[in-house]
Amino acid sequence: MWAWLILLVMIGLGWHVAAIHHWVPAVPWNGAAAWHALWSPLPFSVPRPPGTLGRIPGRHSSLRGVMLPSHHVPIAWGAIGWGVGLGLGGLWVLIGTLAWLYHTPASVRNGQTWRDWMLWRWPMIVLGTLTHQPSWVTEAFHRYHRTWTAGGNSTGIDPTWQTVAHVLDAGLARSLGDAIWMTGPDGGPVRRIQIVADGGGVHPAWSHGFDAEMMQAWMQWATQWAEIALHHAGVPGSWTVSDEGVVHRGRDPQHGPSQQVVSGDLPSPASRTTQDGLSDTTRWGAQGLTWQDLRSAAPNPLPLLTTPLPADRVQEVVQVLAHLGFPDVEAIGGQRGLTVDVAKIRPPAALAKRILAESATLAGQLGHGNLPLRMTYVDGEPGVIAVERPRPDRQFVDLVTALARTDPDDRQKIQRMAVPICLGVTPNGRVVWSDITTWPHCLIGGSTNSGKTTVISSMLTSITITMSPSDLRITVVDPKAGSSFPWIYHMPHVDAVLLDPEDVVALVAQWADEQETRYKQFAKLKVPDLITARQRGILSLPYRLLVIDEYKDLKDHLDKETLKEFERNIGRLGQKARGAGFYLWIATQHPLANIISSPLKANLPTRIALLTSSTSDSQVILDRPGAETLLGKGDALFLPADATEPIRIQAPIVSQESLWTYIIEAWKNQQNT
Ligand SMILES: Nc1ncnc2c1ncn2[C@@H]1O[C@H](COP(=O)(O)OP(=O)(O)OP(=O)(O)O)[C@@H](O)[C@H]1O
Repeated sequence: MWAWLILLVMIGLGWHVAAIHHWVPAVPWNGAAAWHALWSPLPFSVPRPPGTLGRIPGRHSSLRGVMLPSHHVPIAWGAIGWGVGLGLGGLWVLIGTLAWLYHTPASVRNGQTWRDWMLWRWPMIVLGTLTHQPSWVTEAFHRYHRTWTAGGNSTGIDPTWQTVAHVLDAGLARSLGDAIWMTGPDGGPVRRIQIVADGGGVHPAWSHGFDAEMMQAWMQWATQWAEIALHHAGVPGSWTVSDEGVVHRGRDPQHGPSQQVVSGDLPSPASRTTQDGLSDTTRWGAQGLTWQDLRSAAPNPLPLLTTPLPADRVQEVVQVLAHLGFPDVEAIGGQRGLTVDVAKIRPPAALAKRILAESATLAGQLGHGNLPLRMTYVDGEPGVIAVERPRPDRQFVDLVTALARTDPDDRQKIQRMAVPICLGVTPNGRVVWSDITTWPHCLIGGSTNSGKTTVISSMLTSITITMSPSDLRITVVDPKAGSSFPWIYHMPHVDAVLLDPEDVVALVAQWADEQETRYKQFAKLKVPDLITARQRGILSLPYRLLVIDEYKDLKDHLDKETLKEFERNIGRLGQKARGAGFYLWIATQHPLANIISSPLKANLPTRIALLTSSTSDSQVILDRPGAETLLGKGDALFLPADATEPIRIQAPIVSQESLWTYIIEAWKNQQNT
């Protein structure tokens, strides 16, 4: 604020002195005169040396046709100078503020952001536009949206899609993020296209502090977004990522036509048809989408998520068990899942426990070498054990395929869920959904590279399809500053991406207080919780979800007292948060007792375990062994708060194709609604 006041005074002063200098040249001009000139518009007079400006008694002069006592002329010019200076300065501030209001969502406006915007980004945008310096404009937007301060205490990234959409008319600017400069698609006046995707284009100024791996991840991200956006903008051409991380695509007049033209190899949503003739038009998700829409977007033909397991594969298990000294084991049947082959057997009751303890020997005998084999009782089939053998030709599943393959019988249930989320596919091909309002908080753990980020990413993506941005707001804490959750940053549901641990602590404290306020509202409305209030249509407060990726990083940055306060506030949120609509997911690759303390764990009753490096890590996440036998890459055990046994799932991955053909379309629908 002070900086602006000083700037205003400087403008006023400059104008004023210039006016006097120009209009009263006959007056002796010296230091004293200049000093007087400074004060002359003020209604009082300061002592002036004789013979200087303003002391010409008894004479009149014309000021643009108006006769004034001569000594009033400089005063009048001074006043005009101040008026014009302040007026122009005020106009500049007004337009700048309007631009700031337009660019920055209400939830994140505060003084600091305004100052930052006004002091150098806004001038840079205006100057860059006037002087045709796109890089200045890009730079100003780019940095601004990486460093904005959300809610007074949260650092986040503003997608600013509206701005970009206006600038580019590219249609998909929302998902590209904050800073794009595209001077026209093919056929437009300019051939060069440069995109600096939010977090994707690694600006040289950001690069220090980045290790090579992180830099590479960001580069990939940039490339990915450029590809998606340009496809949707209908821009043919090839793309490259320059050393500075700026993505170029299209034809540059200086470099001639592009060598590679990749348009046409990208799928067009409109050209897809369903392959199985299913015409389920049940409304699904908050966007009014139907299952038919989903099926149209899914690969054609829609892959099967399970097939029957050949009988000899089950028989093989029975034979090896007999060889190991476990006779009379009955072969029940089996399924070939995405990740594992499941052979179902029923051993004599007396042998069951001993067989369960022999998984390593059985794995060796069945030729799985070091690959783990898991055995578990089958839910709902007393005495039956599932032997889950790793598939050498393991399959992965894309999110849209998983959504489209959801059992028709489950759809009614999903439609009744407050915040439905697709978690993955069981070995027998069932697509598992859950309502996060029942969790209410979740611990996600697994060793590095086990697929935590991918599972979080696909879970969040599935929510953004079923929930509208006004019903669910998401905040993500990502210490990797953007490389972990590529497109999540561009979802219409995401409020902020927090990088500073202090902001996370402040947010949780704020939630704990807001929870109490919400409960007071519920009491007034005579409803027990937000879910009921929303169902009755008497309250439209959004559900709020906070996702913390890598809890250890956060913990390491907090001092003892702050950490205590943080865990105390998580405790305050505890079970009560369920009714109030606040949900928390905490992920860690260090599932150690000293990282996930017992009180914290007690407040995170829903668990998702990915591959762990030891039984004790599995114990920390699930309170039982098992996660150490998983196969990595999204092979997970999901333990809902109220369940006794975990469910094995293969988490879906969000593929490029499903982004293009479905997910981004869903986001666009959300924008339109
Ligand atoms: N569900 C999945 N389907 C297919 N591939 C997956 C899946 N989950 C993870 N992967 C692959 O495994 C690799 C590691 O995944 P991811 O980055 O999600 O692991 P992570 O546990 O978050 O790792 P880190 O802790 O190091 O961040 C990636 O290359 C990813 O493509």
